[in-house]
Amino acid sequence: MHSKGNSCCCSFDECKLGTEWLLSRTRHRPKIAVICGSGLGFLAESISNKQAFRYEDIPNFPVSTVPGHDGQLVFGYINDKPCVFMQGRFHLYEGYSLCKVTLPVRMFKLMGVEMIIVTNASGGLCQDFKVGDIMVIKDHINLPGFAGQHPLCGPNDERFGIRFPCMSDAYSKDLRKLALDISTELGYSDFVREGVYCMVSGPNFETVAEARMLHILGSDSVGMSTIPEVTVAKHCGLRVLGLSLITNKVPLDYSNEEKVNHEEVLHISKMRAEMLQNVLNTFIARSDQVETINSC
Ligand SMILES: O=P(O)(O)O[C@@H]1C[C@H](O)[C@@H](CO)O1
Ligand SMILES: Nc1nc2[nH]cnc2c(=O)[nH]1
Repeated sequence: MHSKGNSCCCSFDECKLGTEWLLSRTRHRPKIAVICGSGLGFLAESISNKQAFRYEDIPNFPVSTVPGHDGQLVFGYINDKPCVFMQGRFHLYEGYSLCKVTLPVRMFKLMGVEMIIVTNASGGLCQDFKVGDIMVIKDHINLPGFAGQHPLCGPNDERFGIRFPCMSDAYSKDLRKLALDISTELGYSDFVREGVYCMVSGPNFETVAEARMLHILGSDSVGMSTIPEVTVAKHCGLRVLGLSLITNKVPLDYSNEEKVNHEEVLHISKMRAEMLQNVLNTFIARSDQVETINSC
């Protein structure tokens, strides 16, 4: 499909090859996919009837290179819901094209997945946010996309979706409401919020001036992932829920001596494990309460 010198590595046929390889080796037929962010691979721990595949064994699949991203695809059930979890995601800063970063999402689509839950670790820009808060993603700012780093650039394959997809409802309202209702029922409303996530390419964390700019632009948190996956998911008609764990506060003034680092990000992810898992598992168990199909 991708021609004219566009070196796309993730054609429909390549996605199909990986999908068929998986489907011929598992009886699982997931309807929900979960992408685990940095240090959040534990989210797959409560799956029953597990069957796992290492990324390096799956045709055309990228491999994880970042600490805190295990590198396996785990099939199984949460309650009675068939799911697939990515224990480890891919990032632009690892050197992957956004086409490769998002290839698993298209494979999920081809295997019959209908809903995707993306999780990540991010830095809080909103002054009300505290470390350990869980942000239900309401909307996003695709900063790399503004500069042409966009997973849908290049010839469009209509078998996945339309040329000009709508993104104003990328994060389904009904799914967000369900996640927020569940958080209230679990007694978590003090630390579960909604907000706007902004992606930068990384791998460095923000300068103070950059953080101020992102905040002024309307970002509540900043990270280095998620938006390409969400964009491709919306393009191919998947419903999306995004959960972002605020692992650090991003310094917005020069007097702040705190220095963010990846170890801290992984540490906070571990600390909030139980709560995040409760929200996620309850959400999956009740996901059939929401029938709305996302469309513009
Ligand atoms: O995969 P996510 O977005 O959760 O990872 C975040 C962003 C960087 O990869 C890393 C920085 O600590 O965590
Ligand atoms: N860009 C960015 N990504 C993060 N991931 C976790 N924390 C942060 C942060 O402060 N900035």
